[in-house]
Amino acid sequence: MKSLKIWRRITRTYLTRSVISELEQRGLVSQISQPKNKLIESLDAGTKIKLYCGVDPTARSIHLGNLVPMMILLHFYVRGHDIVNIIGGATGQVGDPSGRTTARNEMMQQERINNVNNINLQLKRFFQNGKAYYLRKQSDQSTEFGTHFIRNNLDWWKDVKMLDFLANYGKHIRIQQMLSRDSVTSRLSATSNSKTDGLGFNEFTYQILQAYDFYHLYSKEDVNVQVGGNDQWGNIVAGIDLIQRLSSKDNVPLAEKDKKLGPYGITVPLLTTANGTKFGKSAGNAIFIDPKMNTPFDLYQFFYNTLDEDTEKFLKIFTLLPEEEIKNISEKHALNRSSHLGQSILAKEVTELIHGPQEAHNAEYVSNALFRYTGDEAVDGETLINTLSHTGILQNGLKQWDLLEVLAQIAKLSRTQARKRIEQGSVSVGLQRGNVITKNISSDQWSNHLISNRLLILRLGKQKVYSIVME
Ligand SMILES: Nc1ncnc2c1ncn2[C@@H]1O[C@H](COP(=O)(O)OP(=O)(O)OP(=O)(O)O)[C@@H](O)[C@H]1O
Ligand SMILES: N[C@@H](Cc1ccc(O)cc1)C(=O)O
Repeated sequence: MKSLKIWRRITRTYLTRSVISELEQRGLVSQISQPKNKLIESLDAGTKIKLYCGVDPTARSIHLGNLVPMMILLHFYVRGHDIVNIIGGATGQVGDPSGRTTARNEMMQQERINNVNNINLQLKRFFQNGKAYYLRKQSDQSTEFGTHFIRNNLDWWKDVKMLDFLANYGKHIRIQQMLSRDSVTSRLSATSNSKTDGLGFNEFTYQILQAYDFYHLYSKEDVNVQVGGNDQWGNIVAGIDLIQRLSSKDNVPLAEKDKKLGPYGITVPLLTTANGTKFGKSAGNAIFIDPKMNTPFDLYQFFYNTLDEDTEKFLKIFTLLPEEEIKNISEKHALNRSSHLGQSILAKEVTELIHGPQEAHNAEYVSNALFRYTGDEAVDGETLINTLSHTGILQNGLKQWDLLEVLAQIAKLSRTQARKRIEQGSVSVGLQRGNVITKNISSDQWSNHLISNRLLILRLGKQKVYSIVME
């Protein structure tokens, strides 16, 4: 209750601070294109702008890395600015070489269409949940949000004819600039060291597609700013160049001609793992927001296991908690790191933001019961079974099995391996950790080990925990 009051008081500071300073303070900004001051002045003067961020449908789901630029959009959205998500139905057919050392595998058209539809729903849900999350945390219910639009760039690309495009736009695109982009130079130099088989023409021209998207959105939908990960800087600048060239071809200065701000680019730093690799699909280490791919419980656990040194950084990036509140949490956390205070708040907030309060509550409840039970807390067995079932981690077993059979069926060990693990003392049962089992449990002995006479919590070594309903 107390923390809610602090939140409400602090949201006033959150909203009065310039949005760009807020984003910078959160570590969400890597680069902003020039003239940056003009952008800041306009925003401070109350100008409402429209921002966009694109994502290619190269997987069924967006992931935590993609959410970093989306968080920038969310900060603008809750302050009344309009936001647009582009799903790259067209660009996804070509394949962005940015940040990649090799070309992408081809994808079947139907799979791409399914991905577009899935990502569409996810983005809609993310900003709806973001709005609800924000409203739950602050008292001023009269907040004016912007509008959220979703577009598929295939809608305009499908009608573009190659000859028309070359004649109308080709002459405004400079090959020298295209060749100088990082995404191109890095692949070309890797090729000359014969590390890859080169850069396809499709990949080389990708930047033109993204540049034209920005031009299209700028001229037809009044979008002023493109947001993306740092690896998108070259593509974003390509768009700014194209807009400027096309606007100045009649010698009319951009601002006077269009009476609008922009075009601008803002990039976020790339979120990396502890060893410095980008979080993403290509690196194969993505945490997806589709609950069928990574459940809310997985997401909660992922953030709960954040390193101490990353916790404050992630609180700033992935939550809307105000700076003062984050500072408070970090100070308390530093006094007793083993309490995992920072990680628990981080895990709960992000799960709530992405999946809603009920899922966040369930994930926290299950995580507390399975990993932080001290023996003092009252745990209602049926509630636990229900919540475990909602988090999708409850498995089914049979009371007629003995422990060796449970280990065989659930942990996929052979009976010999299972016996060995018991002898080694690495099998324990029950909520309390360390309740080590030293010999097989026969089928008539289960009643001493089950919660509510049907839930078995089984631990194997330090990492693995299974929850099984024994019927
Ligand atoms: N780890 C990350 N940190 C910050 N931004 C990211 C991260 N991963 C992706 N993004 C950004 O999300 C947006 C959409 O990215 P995209 O659809 O290419 O996903 P991706 O995971 O980068 O794909 P891939 O790994 O296949 O290149 C881009 O602006 C991209 O820069
Ligand atoms: N190139 C971006 C996705 C994107 C697609 C179209 C755009 O207009 C903008 C961005 C990426 O791969 O991450």
